[in-house]
Amino acid sequence: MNYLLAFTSLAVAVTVYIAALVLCTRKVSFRAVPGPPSPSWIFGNMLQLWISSPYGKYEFAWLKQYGNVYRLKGCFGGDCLMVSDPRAVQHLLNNVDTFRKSPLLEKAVYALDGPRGVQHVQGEEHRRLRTALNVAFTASAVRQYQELFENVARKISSKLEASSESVVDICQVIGPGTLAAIAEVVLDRSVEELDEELVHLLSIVLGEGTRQTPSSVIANALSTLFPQLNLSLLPAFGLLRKARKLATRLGTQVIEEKAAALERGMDPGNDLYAYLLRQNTTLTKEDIASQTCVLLAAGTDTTANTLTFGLLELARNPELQEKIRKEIHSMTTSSYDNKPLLNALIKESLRMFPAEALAERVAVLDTVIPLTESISTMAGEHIDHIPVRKGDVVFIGVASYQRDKFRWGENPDKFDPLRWVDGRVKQGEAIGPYANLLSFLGGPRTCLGWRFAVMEMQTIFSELLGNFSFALAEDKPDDLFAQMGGTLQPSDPNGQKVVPLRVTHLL
Ligand code: HEM
Repeated sequence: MNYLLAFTSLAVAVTVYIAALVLCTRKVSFRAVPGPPSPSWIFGNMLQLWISSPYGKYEFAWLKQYGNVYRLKGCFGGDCLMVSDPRAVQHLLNNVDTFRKSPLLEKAVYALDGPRGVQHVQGEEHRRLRTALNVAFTASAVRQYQELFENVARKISSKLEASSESVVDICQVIGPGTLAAIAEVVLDRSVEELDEELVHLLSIVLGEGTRQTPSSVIANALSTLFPQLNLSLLPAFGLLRKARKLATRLGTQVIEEKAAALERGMDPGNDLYAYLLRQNTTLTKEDIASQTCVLLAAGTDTTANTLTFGLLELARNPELQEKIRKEIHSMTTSSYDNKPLLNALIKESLRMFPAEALAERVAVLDTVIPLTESISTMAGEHIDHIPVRKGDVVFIGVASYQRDKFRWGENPDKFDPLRWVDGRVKQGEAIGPYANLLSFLGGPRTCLGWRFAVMEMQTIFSELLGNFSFALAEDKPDDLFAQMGGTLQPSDPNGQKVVPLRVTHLL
């Protein structure tokens, strides 16, 4: 009993201490912008935002009620801003030195990428590294990997052949498939050659380890309020550092082998690391090896989830599936870019299910965010710029932006790839690199691998839809939805990432 009393007193004392610190550092800049009521002082609207099932249950309703700029309550009564207004989004994405990731996320990125990882480095160093790495991610470079992608796609296909006519959890096929794509196309290694511990760590890091929970929401809020808190001592950070160490060791081996082959006048291979070495960029061998972990982590689940959502939606719509299959069967050239329906499927999967559905940013100085159209404050004042203070949190609503009916056409909440071919989509000014979507974000930190991902999806969708049909499992209810894990992922009502589909091999 005494223990209970002591514990309760301690909990109250900690809460009062946090409240006092928060009140002393409270910012007022977003208070005038209308937004939803907060259900809780501790969590504000943050659980509704991050952990709703399905993802967006509250966010998309707020979008309809308040428009594309509104205020939310953060943890401990703070105010945050949510934007999907195009001009505001563009401003946030272009000013990467002013709007940074949350301190907790930056620490996690550092643990996973290390001091030389492209996702960690900032300012001039980032610009230098990006420019040099980009050489291996241009349209012409990515075209050179097409055969490697097709080999990976065929391997996924032969794995599925063994399970034809049965119900398969498609996540168990596509996830390893996209890991194999990075291993083979970037590193010239088969997935079997990867260190088992590294594969295991990556699955934790990309799965359970990065799942949003009430504790992770609180940890994130505390790290933003008190950046000096050293949360990198948490056990999860140890896993990230271990994964990086193993990945960098693998990357170093690969680079050394390829550099030695080049020196002996031998062919180092057609993979991405060999391409980088041959191009003689300003990158050192250590620079390249240091990107191994970020490429494995950033390129695996993102692509796998997009592909899986696409297949699930086609299982729900057999007629559309057949239309796309016909187009794939009629393919006469080797270029996937000439397939409007296949590419519409990719764009629609990215639009409806953006891996990073929500991007959180923290202002590092007092500044203003310009808006496309003015909004009314609660006092009835019209403003077309929103002042933000150092430390303010701003969310870029990627998923919300991609459900704006003025841009994407009627019924933006419906998965409908045909919108991309019948003129319903209005492109507007360019923010994102691909079809103006924000799924790869935009600005100087746009996804480095977006062309790589698009070609990977083109080859895998073509191979799978060309050879198999996918249907919902007859004896299971169609109750799967999108939920925020490390990235947006399919989930069953028990929170499990499973997508059981009946797969039939077409002869
Ligand atoms: C459908 C697939 C993919 C999606 C939706 C996606 C999305 C994203 C997003 C949203 C970011 C920005 C993260 C942030 O700054 O908040 C990002 C960054 C990045 N992505 Fe991707 N990605 C995909 C596939 C890939 C692939 C296949 C690779 C590599 C082969 C890759 C490599 C990277 C790298 C290196 C960065 C960091 C760039 C930087 O900070 O300069 N991504 N990606």
